[in-house]
Amino acid sequence: MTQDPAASSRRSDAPIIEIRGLVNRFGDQLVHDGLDLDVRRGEILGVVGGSGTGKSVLMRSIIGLQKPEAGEINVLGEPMLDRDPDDPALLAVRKRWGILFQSGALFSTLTVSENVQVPLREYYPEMPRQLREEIAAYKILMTGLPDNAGPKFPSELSGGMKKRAGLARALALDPDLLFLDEPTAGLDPIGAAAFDEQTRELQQTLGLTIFLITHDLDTLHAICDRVAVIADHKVIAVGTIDELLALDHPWIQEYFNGPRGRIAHGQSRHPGRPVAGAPA
Ligand SMILES: Nc1ncnc2c1ncn2[C@@H]1O[C@H](COP(=O)(O)OP(=O)(O)OP(=O)(O)O)[C@@H](O)[C@H]1O
Repeated sequence: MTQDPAASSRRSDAPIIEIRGLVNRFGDQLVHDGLDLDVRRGEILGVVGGSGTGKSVLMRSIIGLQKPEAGEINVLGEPMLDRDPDDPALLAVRKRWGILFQSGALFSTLTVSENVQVPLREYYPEMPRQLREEIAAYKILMTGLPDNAGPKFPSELSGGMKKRAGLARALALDPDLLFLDEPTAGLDPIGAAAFDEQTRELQQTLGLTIFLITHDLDTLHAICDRVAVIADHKVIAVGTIDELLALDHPWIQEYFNGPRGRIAHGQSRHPGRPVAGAPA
């Protein structure tokens, strides 16, 4: 019996992101060559790989900022490639995700509150200003920023506060799915641990699925349910850190079992809380 692939991807247990056979190339440089990946609903999936292995290009392909040479990407059951960008079905999917870019990507001429309102203005232009401001104030508080942060400009914020402001903007539309590109890069260890904590708390209270690119071993141990490893132009393994540690791949062993990996494994930044994804 033949099955309707669209119907199967709409099942509630279907992956929220499905990627098959992804190929990305810049001139002669092959970045992805037949990359497959599933992101499960409700998980925090960490994406790791050496510098330049194509983590950001992968994220950009999923969110439509990079046109792959070949492959299929489904998000929330909707095929994302080779579509009319103004297709209402695509627009509906875009409304259900939020993105925190590596740099925070805040507009420097807008206040924090105005930055958070950008997606609301874009997708709900008819929304009354007062409601927009109230939603922005709520999102700002949700991310742990003080309530006087709204009128501040990005230049008046610390690195950690900028990340939180970017997170507040990513949450503006009440997304199901969050993309975080190196959220703790540039933060001191205490700030990074606090950001991880906030991310986990938001994920649990809001039921988010999170696609998280990181080099931060502590973040992987503290909050990721599974980790996908990119090497050799593909996702070479996906699993809990313990499952990855059981694999014999040299990069995986060096990364997770090297001196820094062993320290992160032995002492999570979050003592007292079980390592996500590890057996109880
Ligand atoms: N627009 C582009 N034009 C040409 N080459 C690009 C472009 N975007 C990315 N690349 C190249 O693709 C490769 C993968 O880049 P990407 O930014 O995805 O790496 P990454 O795994 O995220 O690296 P890092 O961990 O250092 O952030 C790199 O060699 C990069 O130079």
